[in-house]
Amino acid sequence: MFRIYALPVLTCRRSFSERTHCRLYRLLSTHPTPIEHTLSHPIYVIWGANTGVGKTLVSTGLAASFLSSSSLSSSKFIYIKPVQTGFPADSDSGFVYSKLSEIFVHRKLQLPIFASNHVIKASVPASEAVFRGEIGKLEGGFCDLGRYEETKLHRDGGESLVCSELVCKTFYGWREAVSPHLAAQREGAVVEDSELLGMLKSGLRIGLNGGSEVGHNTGVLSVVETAGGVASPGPSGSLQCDLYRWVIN
Ligand SMILES: C[C@@H]1NC(=O)N[C@@H]1CCCCCC(=O)O
Repeated sequence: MFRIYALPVLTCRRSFSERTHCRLYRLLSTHPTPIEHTLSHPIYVIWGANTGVGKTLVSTGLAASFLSSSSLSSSKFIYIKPVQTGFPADSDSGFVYSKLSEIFVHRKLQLPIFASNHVIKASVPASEAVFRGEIGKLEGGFCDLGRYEETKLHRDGGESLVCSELVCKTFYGWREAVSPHLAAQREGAVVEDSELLGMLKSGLRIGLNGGSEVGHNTGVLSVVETAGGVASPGPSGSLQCDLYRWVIN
């Protein structure tokens, strides 16, 4: 049993050639298995064409509300941005991580919160922008960025063994702040849908296992923020509604 909520922020129109390309892709693509999840672990998918329409603010609001509404039992909020363009100048997982850290510094917390942000892979231009030209091993046009930051937000009155968690992750970053299919083509770093979905499955599984590095979680909420609207192409060119249908089916 599962329930997935899709939160649309806006929609947009596509050109004829883009629509044709996307339809062709849909005909040729293979179908991976659906992602399994339970009602105890709801997953929201946030959609919204274009940039600056409020997807990340909605995600941040959900995270702040979820993590601050819990009583004495711990909770875990998982924010996943599978595809980020405009990186590193734009980093939505970085925004959620730092905004939440800022918000909770000024709140009286019931439980401490362990917050982390992890950007896993980036195209060569995006990695060069992070490391100022010196990049490590490459695979398929991507560098294993492994950019990780963490912090523990304490409540007043000291240490506690139980802890809530904010887990923020970006899977793939590209430098140009354009539609993911364009960024992938121009930066020579295309990721197949199956690979992206595999990462998404394991990212969401962290919540399902209830496994936490810092304690047992009683409540888990996950948010997946797309890069555009339902009809915006993903990195391979498939529509994001097709790409993520294995999460929302
Ligand atoms: C630059 C921003 N980075 C990102 O990941 N999303 C924004 C742009 C997405 C563009 C989606 C194309 C569209 O909506 O048509």
